Amino acid sequence: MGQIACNVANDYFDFKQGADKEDRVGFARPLATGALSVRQVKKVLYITVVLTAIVGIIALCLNFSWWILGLGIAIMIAIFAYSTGPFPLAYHGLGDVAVFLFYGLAATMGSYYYLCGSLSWDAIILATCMGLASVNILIVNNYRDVEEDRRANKRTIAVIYGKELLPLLYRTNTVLIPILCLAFYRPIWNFLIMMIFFLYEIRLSSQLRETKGKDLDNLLKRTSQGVLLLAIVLIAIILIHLRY
Ligand SMILES: CC(C)=CCC/C(C)=C/CC/C(C)=C/CC/C(C)=C/CC/C(C)=C/CC/C(C)=C/CC/C(C)=C/CC/C(C)=C/COP(=O)(O)OP(=O)(O)O
Repeated sequence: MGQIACNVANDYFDFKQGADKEDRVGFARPLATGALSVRQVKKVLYITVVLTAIVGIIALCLNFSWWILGLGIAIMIAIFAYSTGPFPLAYHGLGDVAVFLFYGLAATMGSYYYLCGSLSWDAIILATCMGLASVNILIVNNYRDVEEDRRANKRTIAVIYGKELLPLLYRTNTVLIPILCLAFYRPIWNFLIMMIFFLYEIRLSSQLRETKGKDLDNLLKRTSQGVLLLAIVLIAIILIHLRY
């Protein structure tokens, strides 16, 4: 729910701040295309934020912890802080950090802590891998949107340092993931399972530089599917590793 609320907030505030216009290259946005009015999206935003809080409070009632309450508050703040407020993270080159923290560390370590009541190095490593793969999605997104973002004064990493840096960042994240998982390559064929993800993602990283315009939407979709593939690969690796 938190993620849905964050996406709706992003649609709403990006449109209001002029970052999403009719001529945007990426996937259609309800406000930019006129499919929904500002009032309607504002209503959806209220509903999703309230639902996030309700679901979160229920989860906290079932299993209370001060750390998880802190995480819940951070999630409620991040829903807005990504796109708006006095220092919108996505507008100050911190979108990638936010994605790494929330889709990687918060989601994976938070779930682990919620269920187990403690943290482990394994959870930290897995969370880092999920975060790096999630950042790759934003890298493709920002590579595609660099011109629009520059015009809207949205200072993403691509706008600040130049979009040429992004294929290198994508590749670095992809290489780091199998390295971080070194401790899980027992039995050795766990390494081969990891190679399924690595070869898939490294191929995408080399396509980033040559892909243009609308085709980047397809690369974005395949990078998102890469996160799902990584989750499946990591589950398989952990289950096999635990048996040995
Ligand atoms: C009032 C109160 C305290 C309520 C409690 C709230 C609450 C939620 C409690 C939950 C606590 C519990 C039980 C937690 C345990 C379970 C766990 C760990 C859940 C974690 C879930 C989690 C981490 C959710 C994260 C949700 C959030 C806020 C994600 C934000 C991440 C983020 C920065 C996303 C950006 C995504 C976007 C929009 C990218 C693209 O934007 P943009 O660059 O503009 O591109 P374009 O618009 O062109 O596409």
